[in-house]
Amino acid sequence: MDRHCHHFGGNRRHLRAVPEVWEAVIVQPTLHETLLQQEPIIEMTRLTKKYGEQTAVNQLDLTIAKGEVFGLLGPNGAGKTTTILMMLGLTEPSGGKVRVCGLDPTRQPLEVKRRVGYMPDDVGFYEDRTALDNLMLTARLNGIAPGEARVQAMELLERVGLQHALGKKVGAFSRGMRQRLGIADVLIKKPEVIILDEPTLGIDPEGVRELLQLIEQLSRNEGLTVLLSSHHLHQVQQICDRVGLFVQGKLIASGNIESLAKQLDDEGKITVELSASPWTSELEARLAGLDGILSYQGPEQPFPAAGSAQPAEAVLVSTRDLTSDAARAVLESGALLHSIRRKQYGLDDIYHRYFEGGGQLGRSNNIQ
Ligand SMILES: Nc1ncnc2c1ncn2[C@@H]1O[C@H](COP(=O)(O)OP(=O)(O)OP(=O)(O)O)[C@@H](O)[C@H]1O
Repeated sequence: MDRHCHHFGGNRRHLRAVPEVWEAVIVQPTLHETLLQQEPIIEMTRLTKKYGEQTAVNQLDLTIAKGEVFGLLGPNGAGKTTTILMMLGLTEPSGGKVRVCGLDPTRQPLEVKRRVGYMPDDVGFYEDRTALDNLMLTARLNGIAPGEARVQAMELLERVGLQHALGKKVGAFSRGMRQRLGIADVLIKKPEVIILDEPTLGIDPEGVRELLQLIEQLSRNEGLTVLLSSHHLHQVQQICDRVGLFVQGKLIASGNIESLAKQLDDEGKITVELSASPWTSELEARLAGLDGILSYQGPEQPFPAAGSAQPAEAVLVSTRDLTSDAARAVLESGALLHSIRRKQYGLDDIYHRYFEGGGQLGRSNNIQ
């Protein structure tokens, strides 16, 4: 394998005849794509943690790539924090293996600590000291010389948008400001991985948006690997490359939103929603009679009067995508098509399906 295969992964297939020197120019992927094709940075194999009789983390297999933003999602007590603690070497696994940056956190906890920044859900600061003082203190604790510590602290405060508050006592900070300072605090030792436990907890929507943007930028621009645990589906959906769904110590599914949604589709049912006018018996008959239709739900009769601009709506379910057939049926019946779309599953649907549906999917049949 030549050295380009490593970086360009699948793209290389199409480029066999291209001189090496041009490859980088032609298929230059975004930094982020490149990073995601690189080596794994966190690897867990059958990782298990028991507290007495209780299994907090149960045979977890999960690999996270360098530069990835990964969301650990799950209800209270699912095992997210225990998993994080094992990655940091703060609690010892009962079984299985975990490697972080190629290191064993149980045996090399200090090495791991140097390379991984951890922000717990409630970061502790010296409340009566300024933001700058707090950061400089962390820098000093990480062996950075005083002059350099000041420069780095100032730079980081600017990067997290707190330059205006550097002289303010942390006790007077809002929750959002504290979280930003928390991120600066983990970045000061220039980690390869940052782990954030519920970073957006208790922050107002605008603050959440800004904080997520900051986290995303860190990953996209600097290749930082980010692991964040959250209950907030919509937030996770915005910035994570992949999410892992935890239930009762087990990872019941992982992937990007599209692939999780596809697993829902793969259950064999695709829903198409449409609206059209005027609604007629002929249109209804055409839609309800489409090849492969499993269920048809249309407007109540009597339909809006012919000539009425008021559109009526229908929902079609099938094992195949009926979007184009349904569109044709509407037009052939002489009606106007107002809208048509294949229903896209969001993280909410996925979450409810996996967590509240009690394991309807094949992969989740191991929930106890
Ligand atoms: N030190 C401990 N001793 C005994 N049991 C524990 C300990 N820490 C965690 N547990 C149990 O292990 C399970 C997993 O807990 P964990 O804190 O990892 O879940 P979580 O997904 O992080 O939940 P949350 O979102 O509430 O933080 C829970 O049932 C919890 O009660």
